[in-house]
Amino acid sequence: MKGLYAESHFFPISGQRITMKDSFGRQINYLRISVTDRCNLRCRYCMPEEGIESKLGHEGVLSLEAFARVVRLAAQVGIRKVRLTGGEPLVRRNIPQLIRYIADVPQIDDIALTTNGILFAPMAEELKAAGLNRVNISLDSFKEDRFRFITRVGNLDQAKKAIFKALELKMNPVKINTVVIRGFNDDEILDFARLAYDYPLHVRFIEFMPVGDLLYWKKDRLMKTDEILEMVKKQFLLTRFKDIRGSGPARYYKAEGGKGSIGFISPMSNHFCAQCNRIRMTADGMIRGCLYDKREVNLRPSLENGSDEEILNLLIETITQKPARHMMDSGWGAKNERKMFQIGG
Ligand SMILES: Nc1nc2c(ncn2[C@@H]2O[C@H](COP(=O)(O)OP(=O)(O)OP(=O)(O)O)[C@@H](O)[C@H]2O)c(=O)[nH]1
Ligand SMILES: C[S@@+](CC[C@H](N)C(=O)[O-])C[C@H]1O[C@@H](n2cnc3c(N)ncnc32)[C@H](O)[C@@H]1O
Ligand code: SF4
Ligand code: SF4
Repeated sequence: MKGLYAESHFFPISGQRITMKDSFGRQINYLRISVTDRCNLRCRYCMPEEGIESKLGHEGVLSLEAFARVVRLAAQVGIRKVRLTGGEPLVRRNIPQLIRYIADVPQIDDIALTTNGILFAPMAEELKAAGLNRVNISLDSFKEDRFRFITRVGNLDQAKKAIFKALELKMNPVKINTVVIRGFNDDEILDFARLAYDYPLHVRFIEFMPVGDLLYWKKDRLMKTDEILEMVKKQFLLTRFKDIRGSGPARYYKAEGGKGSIGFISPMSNHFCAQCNRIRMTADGMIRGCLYDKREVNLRPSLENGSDEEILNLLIETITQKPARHMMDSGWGAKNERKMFQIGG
């Protein structure tokens, strides 16, 4: 096995800051945790209308303490940033407690959340007090009827309130995730760009990926970054912009005179796998080296009965097995049974 410590029984003491590289030399410092596979929305590209028959009852989902243990150990092999996602992370009971646990891990510098925003505003103060540094809010349309169409059940006002609450609490940078879907919201691209001009918001246009069930994905619904960028450039004078907190895959631009920035996440046209810095964990305790790769390592038995050292070895195994890149062009594949709401995006 390649990778730091892989053949050694030495592990750093708690609090020590070490770094870890995968077998392609990429430094892995970012853990995304899907804390639940449940959600209060039913986005057409992510979940079936009837929702999911969650196979994860109370016994199936890891406890907050088990997640916290993984974070503490992952921090010992170089993880510095944790993002809570889902499903919808805010439907998981007592999520502020998990944030408090993570905030207690000395090596973690950044605790972030990806949410649809529906439940965010009323919980925001508590989340911030618990140690949440920032939030990315997903929003695909500003039109009430379209928002309802794409989410099937969502209330646009609640999502908007989330955005302004995050700004009010200065949970900066506040980022908006917008999946661009041709024929659905491509005529709102300039409205979203305008939002980033008028407010200190960082709007990220995401290429629609063929992942999960492919419930709504079609080749001709994909709009690539170059086309979106050309559209935005006709209206705004853009310059490349790097100074933004986060270590995700977006490339940012600033519009002259604008308060926020415009970002592009381009997994389809210009994949960022060579700079990949992350691993993922599912609500049932599987660790994945890649969003797209079906290989998973089961942490659960070791979390139930194993030692810290055993868990550290499994984390290292995941990191060293990370693939060089995704293979989206060759299809999701029948054997890759995970859906986006299970992996967490
Ligand atoms: N293909 C691919 N897509 C990703 C990856 N990470 C995030 N995304 C997609 O990018 C979008 C935004 O992700 P977020 O959850 O907001 O996280 P982030 O962009 O890493 O966060 P920041 O650190 O704030 O930049 C989501 O639609 C994800 O599915 C990745 O590793 N691979
Ligand atoms: C799976 S959701 C989980 C967190 C939360 N429920 C939310 O919607 O923000 C995470 C992100 O993945 C994005 N996403 C889901 N399916 C996608 C797809 N097929 N292509 C691109 N992004 C996708 C969503 O828009 C969202 O921004
Ligand atoms: S994208 Fe997020 S909000 Fe929409 S169904 Fe999936 S998990 Fe829920
Ligand atoms: S697709 Fe896989 S390798 Fe590429 S950036 Fe995402 S997680 Fe990393």
